[in-house]
Amino acid sequence: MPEIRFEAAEVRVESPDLGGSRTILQPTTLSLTEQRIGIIGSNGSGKSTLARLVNGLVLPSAGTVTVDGLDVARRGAEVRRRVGFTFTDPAAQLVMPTCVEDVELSLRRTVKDRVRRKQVALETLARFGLAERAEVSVHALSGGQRQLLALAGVLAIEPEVLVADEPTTLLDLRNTRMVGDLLFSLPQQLVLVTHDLDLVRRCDRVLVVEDGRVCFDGDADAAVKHYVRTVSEG
Ligand SMILES: Nc1ncnc2c1ncn2[C@@H]1O[C@H](COP(=O)(O)OP(=O)(O)OP(=O)(O)O)[C@@H](O)[C@H]1O
Repeated sequence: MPEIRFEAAEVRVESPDLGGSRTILQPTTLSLTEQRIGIIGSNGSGKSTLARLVNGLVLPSAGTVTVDGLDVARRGAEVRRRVGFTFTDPAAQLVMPTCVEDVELSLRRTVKDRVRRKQVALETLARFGLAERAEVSVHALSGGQRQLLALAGVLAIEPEVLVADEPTTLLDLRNTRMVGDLLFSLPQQLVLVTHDLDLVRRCDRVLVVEDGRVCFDGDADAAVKHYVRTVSEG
């Protein structure tokens, strides 16, 4: 698996209330090489910030983040070709009128020939059980199908790493299972931000984030216990 490396990576944002800046991720040093990495923690603790650093959607204010040695701040375009990102709300990334056009849009840089591009897009949709929806409007899809389409768009370009930020939060039980099974059947490295403690138990390594820092880093069962205990103790 690629190595995702945080070296004293810190994120500060401007805070007019404080008349200065506020640290939303304390200096963090990590080397992530496992296939499936989970991130859990309370609302506003810094999970998305940590995940967004991996593909340069957020840049460190100090320190560095690298993916297989590529610095996200200096070589963002190369990093983003290797690291796909899906948002909680698929509407944030579905922009084309039909499903097949949406996947074709993702492929515009990697497959230059238009006929071939459509063929690859259709093959990708078929892999995600959406073949019959190819020419359907994105708005006519169910929540689960939209989440699958967003994943299809990102995975079509075959990234080495998928960062999925709460991919099942908006889904019902059946779709949560379907998307969960898909994520855990991928050959790629997965960085999964989630509030679903059953899903995160399937990860090889889990980070618990609280108040802008990684307060636990270890195996999934121990991480869930740690998180539940912290919440219970208030
Ligand atoms: N660009 C920004 N400017 C100001 N504050 C920000 C910015 N991005 C994040 N924050 C703040 O940083 C903190 C951490 O945000 P983050 O989105 O990483 O949390 P999270 O753990 O993913 O939360 P949730 O579970 O609610 O999605 C929050 O208090 C948030 O309001």
